Amino acid sequence: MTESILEVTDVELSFAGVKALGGVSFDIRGHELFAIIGPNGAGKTSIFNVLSGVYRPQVGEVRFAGESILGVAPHRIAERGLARTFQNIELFENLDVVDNLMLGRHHHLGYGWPSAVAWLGKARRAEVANRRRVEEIIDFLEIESYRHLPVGMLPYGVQKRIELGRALAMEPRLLLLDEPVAGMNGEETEDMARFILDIRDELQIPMILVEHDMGLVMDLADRVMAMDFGVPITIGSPHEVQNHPDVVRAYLGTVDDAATDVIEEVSSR
Ligand SMILES: Nc1ncnc2c1ncn2[C@@H]1O[C@H](COP(=O)(O)OP(=O)(O)OP(=O)(O)O)[C@@H](O)[C@H]1O
Repeated sequence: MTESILEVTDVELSFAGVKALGGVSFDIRGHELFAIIGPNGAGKTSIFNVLSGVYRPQVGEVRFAGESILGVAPHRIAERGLARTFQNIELFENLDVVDNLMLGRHHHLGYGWPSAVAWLGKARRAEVANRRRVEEIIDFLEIESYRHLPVGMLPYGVQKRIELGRALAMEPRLLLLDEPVAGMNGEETEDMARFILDIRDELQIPMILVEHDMGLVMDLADRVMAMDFGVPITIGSPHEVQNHPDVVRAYLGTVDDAATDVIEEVSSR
């Protein structure tokens, strides 16, 4: 059996006595799409911050590609192949699409992140292979028509796609998607869903998805981990999780009416 790209074991994380994560364990199998759901404050973002090295848990272990990443700096974890997209778009608004994607190649260029910006001109001319990879991603995400436009000018849904492209440009071994369809209209959401499936099935990159759009999670995910108060309630197939009584209770027990409505709707399908 091949080893898991990611193994999280008994992770606990507290902030000044407030427990954000209270014993989280899961692993990522093959190139699965693994979703993390839970009401507001359940600990989803804290898990992403632990995985990407922003927070160091007080207890537990996180192994990525067979090695512990506890205490490893975020940019080093990224270099090892863990890429992340953010809830709020974090792109260079004044640079065009091609340059933003080239910046995703920075560690392949051998420069640090700030110097990558300074060296962009040189990198663009000198690094044919990097350029070719960026062009492949532009094709894959169907953003050819925007390639030379500053990303700040582009519609929100396209910017989210470019942020995804920048993460892909890093050639990740694991991709973390933080609310990839938040704020999108129906058409943009459908496009994004299609690209996420293509990343799994064609590029075979495993992903962890944090998303409040329960319909999307249940349609796309291979496995789902439902969290509440920093603790996993259950891990299983979308069908198992949405019918789990404690999951329904976790949502019904909050004031998060939107999520409640959605999970009820999905459960009754
Ligand atoms: N930097 C921090 N300092 C103090 N408390 C924090 C910090 N980060 C997270 N927490 C706390 O940890 C708990 C989990 O928060 P987290 O943001 O991980 O939840 P979440 O599931 O991502 O919520 P949401 O769906 O609202 O984004 C919350 O009680 C939160 O207040």
